[in-house]
Amino acid sequence: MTKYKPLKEKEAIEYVKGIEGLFDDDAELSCNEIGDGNLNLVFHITDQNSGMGVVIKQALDHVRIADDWPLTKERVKFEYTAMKIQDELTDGMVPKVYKYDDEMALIVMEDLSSMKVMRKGLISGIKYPHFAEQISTFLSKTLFYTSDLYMAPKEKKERVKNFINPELCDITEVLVFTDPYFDAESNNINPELRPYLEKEFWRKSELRKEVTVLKEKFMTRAQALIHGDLHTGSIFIDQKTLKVFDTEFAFYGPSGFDIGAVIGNLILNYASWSGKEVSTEFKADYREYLLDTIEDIWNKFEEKFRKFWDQEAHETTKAVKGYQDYYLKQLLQDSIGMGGCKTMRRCIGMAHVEDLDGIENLSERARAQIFALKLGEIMVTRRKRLATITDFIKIVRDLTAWEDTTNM
Ligand SMILES: Nc1ncnc2c1ncn2[C@@H]1O[C@H](COP(=O)(O)OP(=O)(O)O)[C@@H](O)[C@H]1O
Ligand SMILES: CSC[C@H]1O[C@H](OP(=O)(O)O)[C@H](O)[C@@H]1O
Repeated sequence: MTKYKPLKEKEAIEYVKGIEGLFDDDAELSCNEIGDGNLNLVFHITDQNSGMGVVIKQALDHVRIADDWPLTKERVKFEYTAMKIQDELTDGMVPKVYKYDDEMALIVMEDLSSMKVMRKGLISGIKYPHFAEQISTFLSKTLFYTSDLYMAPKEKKERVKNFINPELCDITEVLVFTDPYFDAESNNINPELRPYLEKEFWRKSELRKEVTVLKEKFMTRAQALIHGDLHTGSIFIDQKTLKVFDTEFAFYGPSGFDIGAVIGNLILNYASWSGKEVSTEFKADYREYLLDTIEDIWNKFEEKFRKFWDQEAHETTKAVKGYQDYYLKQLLQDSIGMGGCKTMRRCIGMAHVEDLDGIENLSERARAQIFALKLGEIMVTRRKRLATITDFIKIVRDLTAWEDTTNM
């Protein structure tokens, strides 16, 4: 019989006390359940004497925000296994793991609460000058070294098999690529946005077709071991360091889904300033920072990825003239397209983001949501015309100039 049960705060304390060498014998432990995500329990346990802390992340047997949606606890295994691989490849850009307990469906890990969840930092208008450098390192290393460009074919296929993660992929297939594009029951719709959806957005058949093309790529392209949910709420950051967490959606999928998740979430923050009471100068300056960051992320990613390729790809791959340029152009287009889907789902689908939902006035929120939807739409429909990241930045600027002159 399995010993699994969801922990209560007191039990979480007892659990960590049982891990040898983690806390001093005289530790005075206190615990708070701090989970603010959609799926799991998260306990923050600290020693009042030393200040040392740890975090326990435990899976429930259902979706935390929808208790009639059952979900496999096996997701913790995917999270732990992917974290180990990412840790080795990136030299520690993920939380340290102190213990993985398969039966209890939990991970005890490094306490990162001295850092900030990046989404919250962006909402407060904080700039992170090293972010592009850091996240491009994470992306280039994880997406190159887990792909067929580097791995031996049999070893890679074994990995693909071990990372078949159907239930978590199903969430993405439904909530990112399907439901937002019609009046689905699972959607979560601002009433002030509904007229735009009914009169315009849900009638865009070309958009829905192109989203379905990207969905098929998500479902079938085992290009690299991707994080699978790399939004700005899955990143802890301060002015020096970055850590990526919440890896339970990991599987072998299209690399552009991770790059797109980062870009799409910066675009969501970009759109959110439409609905906020800040000065025109602040808004323009912060938006420039976000666009510069997106441009830097791609350019630094590309430079690093090409370097790994030139140094460490299979000789037979290296010998094929023009293939590297082809691969990177496809990847740029996939990234922008997938990023567009990630942008749109957060305006209509079940799970929103605080960048937009923090705008209390519903008509102001709808204004920012419509801007985000228009940005998401062009990311999907114009992606195949993009040759460089600068082409993308230009279309964002053009749409922004248009938004500034209209009452969307
Ligand atoms: N290692 C950690 N250190 C400190 N806080 C954490 C850590 N991991 C998670 N958290 C907190 O718990 C929240 C939910 O964690 P997350 O892994 O995103 O869970 P879920 O999968 O339910 O979304 C995060 O937003 C963060 O505030
Ligand atoms: C019903 S799960 C919805 C949503 O939640 C996940 O995000 P997070 O774990 O960071 O809260 C993921 O994006 C899912 O699509």
